[in-house]
Amino acid sequence: MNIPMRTYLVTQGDRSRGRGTGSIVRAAIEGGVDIVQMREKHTSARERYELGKELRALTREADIPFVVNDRVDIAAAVDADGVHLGDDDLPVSVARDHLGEEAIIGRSVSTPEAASEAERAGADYLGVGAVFATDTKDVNEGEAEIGTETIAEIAETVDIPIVGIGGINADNATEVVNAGAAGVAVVTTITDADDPAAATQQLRQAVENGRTTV
Ligand SMILES: Cc1ncc(COP(=O)(O)OP(=O)(O)O)c(N)n1
Ligand SMILES: Cc1ncsc1CCOP(=O)(O)O
Ligand SMILES: [Mg+2]
Repeated sequence: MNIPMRTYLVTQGDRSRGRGTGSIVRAAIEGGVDIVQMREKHTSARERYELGKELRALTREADIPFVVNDRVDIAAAVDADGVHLGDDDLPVSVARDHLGEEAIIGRSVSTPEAASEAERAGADYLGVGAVFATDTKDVNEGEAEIGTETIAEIAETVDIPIVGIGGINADNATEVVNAGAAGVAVVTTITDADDPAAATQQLRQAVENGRTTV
């Protein structure tokens, strides 16, 4: 499966300076984002469903993949292309049974061992982090600031593409890609930017300056 993911937007309405997530996604699309994930941890299932339908329509029009964080049921309900799963979410195999062979299933990992396990379980890509310091998510000790050395180790360990996540911006994205990531996933570099379209473009440029594999 060839998933475009040099620049990967993970949405978060409460880090978007009061701008709607729909407007952030529109701007990111204008700036050339490759793939969008609806995260929105602190909203109800109904709110995620309604927003998911809006983001599905925007991403379909732009012809880019749309993935839902955590929730296989909401991914199916809004006809998303797939789901992103972590340690607290349903196993990859269960998501695969529900969403089918064509679905994009991503898995979060922070060690080479977990990366191998996720690949064996059938994940299509890995989100690896937190690469650098971030206050967007509370990460467990051992999963914080894992650095680009761990990106390199995991990229050597698995054959599926990986994206770095956590504290990534246009100043450090090239380093992440040069370590072996296919791309970078960001929340605040886009959602909290003065100009989210320009921020996406800058991020994209930084990734292209590195060794792209997708
Ligand atoms: C691309 C990508 N990578 C990692 C994550 C983190 O997922 P998870 O560990 O399940 O944590 P939450 O995002 O659910 O808080 C992600 N969402 N996207
Ligand atoms: C969802 C997630 N998973 C690991 S770090 C992180 C937050 C990334 O947010 P930011 O790009 O603002 O650092
Ligand atoms: Mg999760």
